[in-house]
Formats: sequence, structure tokens, C-alpha cells
Amino acid sequence: MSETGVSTVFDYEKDGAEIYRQSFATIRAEADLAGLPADVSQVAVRMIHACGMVDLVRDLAFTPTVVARAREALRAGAPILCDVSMVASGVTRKRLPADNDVVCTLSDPAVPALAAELGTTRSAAAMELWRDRLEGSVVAVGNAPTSLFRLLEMVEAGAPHPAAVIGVPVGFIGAAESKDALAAHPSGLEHLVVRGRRGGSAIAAAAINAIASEAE
Ligand SMILES: C/C1=C2N=C(/C=C3N=C(/C(C)=C4\N[C@@](C)([C@@H]5N=C1[C@](C)(CCC(=O)O)[C@H]5CC(=O)O)[C@@](C)(CC(=O)O)[C@@H]4CCC(=O)O)[C@@](C)(CC(=O)O)[C@@H]\3CCC(=O)O)C(C)(C)[C@@H]/2CCC(=O)O
Repeated sequence: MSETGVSTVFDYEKDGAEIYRQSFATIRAEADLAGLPADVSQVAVRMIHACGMVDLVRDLAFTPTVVARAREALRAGAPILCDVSMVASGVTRKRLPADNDVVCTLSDPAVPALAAELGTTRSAAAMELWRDRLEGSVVAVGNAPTSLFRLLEMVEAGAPHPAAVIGVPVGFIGAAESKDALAAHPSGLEHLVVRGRRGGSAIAAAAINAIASEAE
């Protein structure tokens, strides 16, 4: 209601399916997706959709088979291991092809003491509780650079390899470096990253949702 007591009439789209249709059409018109493999392009569209930045494409780095490997893993029932609950919450369960577990161990009661013992963040310490589920999993890191660094340290120390890593932590301290480290890692982990400071939980969840949507 305005000050004059007259309600304002806004003209805006109210059909959810139409909003999505227009949104994806806008992304496909404005983003330079031409250099991407078709399956990575489909995932990139949803990542852009989650953040509104069509130039995100220029910062993508990936192994050519990352989406195929992640889809195979999900079809085979692999768990999705998330660094923070915001990522886990964003995964649309009904898209998952095998009722896959979506795991975030950050709020496990053991984590604060483990973090103190290891002298690291809770996000990184929480990864220790993934160890027995890492083999063939799909990892989604959307927030914490220390989680991604810790994953690489664990792999170097002999931990099982995940099938694919979506590495999109955001921020100013360690985010760019952790993603560069994943992309260059000698273990050759299948990965999809957004280089630089950009990233975030919503982008990580959107990438998983895009991967899952074609996996059934
Ligand atoms: C340094 C940290 C960063 N957090 C960022 C951005 C956001 N974090 C949010 C929230 C709610 C959470 N962040 C924690 C993961 C918390 N964040 C950190 C840590 C201190 C260290 C992580 C790291 O550097 O690798 C981390 C705590 C820890 O000991 O691990 C969180 C657990 C804190 C908490 O509430 O206890 C929590 C995650 C909760 C969950 O979902 O499970 C924000 C919403 C910020 C806010 O609350 O204002 C936001 C979300 C961003 C996103 O898209 O996910 C950064 C910027 C990523 C930053 C790391 C890099 C930097 O440059 O500082």
C-alpha cells in the first residue's frame, strides 16, 4: 500500500516454470558457453542461474569427464559429501537418481574437539568423518577453502579418491588458492571449479542439482 492508500500494481512474472524458462534462455543468450562440452555447459547454466553472473564461464576449470563420472557415481548410489549444511540443504532430493545420501558432518558433536586437536577449522576437521565414505563419492565444497585443502591433504596421505569434486569455495582467504591446488593436483581428481574468489554454497548445490537432473 502506498502513502496515498492506493495499492501499487506490479507487473511481474508469477509462473515458476516460465521464470525458469526465461532465465535459462537469458543465460544461454548472454553466456559464452561455446567452448564447453555439452554436459559441462548444462551444469554451467545452472551455476550461473544460482549467482546471476554470466561471465562465470571464463573462470571455470574442469576435467573433461567430470560430469560423466559424477553422474555415473550418483546412478551407482554414491553419497554426496558437502562441506557445509547450506550446500546439503540446497540439493534437491527428488532429483537424485538413487535416493543418494547427502552428508554434512560439520555439526557432528565430535567436530569442535577434533578441530582444536588438529589446530584447524571445524570445516576442515569435519572432513575426517568422511573418510570411510570418500571412495567413489561426489564431493561438493561451496564454502570453506580449508575443507578443499584438507581433502587434498587426505588424498595425499592415502585416503580413498572421490569420483568427482565440485570445488567452488568462495572468499578472499584461501578460496582461489584451494581451487588452483585442486585443479593442479597430481592425483588427477575429476573436478569442476570456479577459479578465483567467486563461488558459494548456492553455486555448489546448483552444480549438484544439474548433474543429478540428467543422471536418472
Ligand atoms: C572463514 C569462513 C568463511 N565463511 C565464508 C562465508 C560464509 N559463511 C557463512 C556461514 C554461515 C558459515 N561459515 C562457516 C563454514 C565458517 N566460515 C568460515 C570458517 C570460519 C572457516 C572456513 C574456512 O576458512 O575454510 C567456518 C567455521 C569453521 O570453523 O569451519 C560456518 C560453519 C560458521 C558457523 O556458522 O558456525 C557456517 C556454515 C554453516 C553451514 O551451512 O553448515 C555465511 C552465510 C556467512 C555469514 O554467516 O555471514 C557465508 C556463506 C557463503 C556461502 O555461499 O557458503 C567465507 C567467505 C567463505 C569464508 C572463507 C574465506 C574467506 O575469505 O574468509
